[in-house]
Amino acid sequence: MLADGKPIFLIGLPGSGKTTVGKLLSTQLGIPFIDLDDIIVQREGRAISEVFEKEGEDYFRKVEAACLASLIESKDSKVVATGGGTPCFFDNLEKMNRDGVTCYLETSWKELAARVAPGESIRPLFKGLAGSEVMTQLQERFSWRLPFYQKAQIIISTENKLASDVATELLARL
Ligand SMILES: Nc1ncnc2c1ncn2[C@@H]1O[C@H](COP(=O)(O)OP(=O)(O)OP(=O)(O)O)[C@@H](O)[C@H]1O
Ligand SMILES: O=C(O)C1=C[C@@H](O)[C@@H](O)[C@H](O)C1
Ligand SMILES: [Mg+2]
Repeated sequence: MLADGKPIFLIGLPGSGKTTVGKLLSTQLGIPFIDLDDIIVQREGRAISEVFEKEGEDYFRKVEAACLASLIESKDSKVVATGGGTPCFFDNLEKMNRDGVTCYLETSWKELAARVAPGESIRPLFKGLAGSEVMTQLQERFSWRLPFYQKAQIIISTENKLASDVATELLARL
C-alpha cells in the first residue's frame, strides 16, 4: 500500500470535501483523522477568523506551516485534512509529498459554488451572493492555487460523486 505507515494528506479548495472524505477514509482504514485547522485553533486558543483578523495572513501561514511540520514529524499513519491554502505556501507541499501521500480532491468551480452555498454563516465571504457570483469570487480568489494542488500524488475528481464514493476510490488507489 502506497500509504503504509505514512500520513495521508487531503488537499483542495474550500468545499472540495477534505473533512468529509477524510473522516470516512480514516474510519475505513482504522487510523486517526486530524483536521489541520483544528490543530491551529488548539495551538492558538482562538478561532482562525480571529487569528486572521488580529494577526494577519502572514502570521497565520507561519503557524499553519509549524503545525503541519509537527504533524509530519510524528511519522504515524493518519488522515489529515489540510487547510485550503496549506499546499500553496512555503515548502509545505514538498514536505507532504516527501513524507506522506497527497491526494487532491479536484472539484469544479460550479460544484464548489453550490457546496459553499450563500447564507452559510461560516463562510462570510460568500454570504448573500447569488450562485454565479460565488463561482466568480472563487475563481478570482483561488485560480492561482490549482498548479499547487495538481502536484499531488493522487488526483481524484469529486464531480457527481458522493463523498463515500470518493473515499472508496481513494482507498483503492492508496
Ligand atoms: N463528494 C461530495 N459531494 C457532494 N457534497 C459534498 C461532497 N464532499 C463534501 N460535500 C459537502 O460539501 C461541503 C463541504 O465539505 P467539507 O467541509 O468536507 O469540505 P472541506 O474541503 O473540508 O472545506 P474547508 O476547506 O472549508 O474545510 C459539506 O457540506 C459536505 O457535506
Ligand atoms: O483556503 C484558505 O486559505 C483557508 C482555508 C481554511 O481551511 C483555513 O485554513 C483558513 O481559513 C484559510
Ligand atoms: Mg474542512
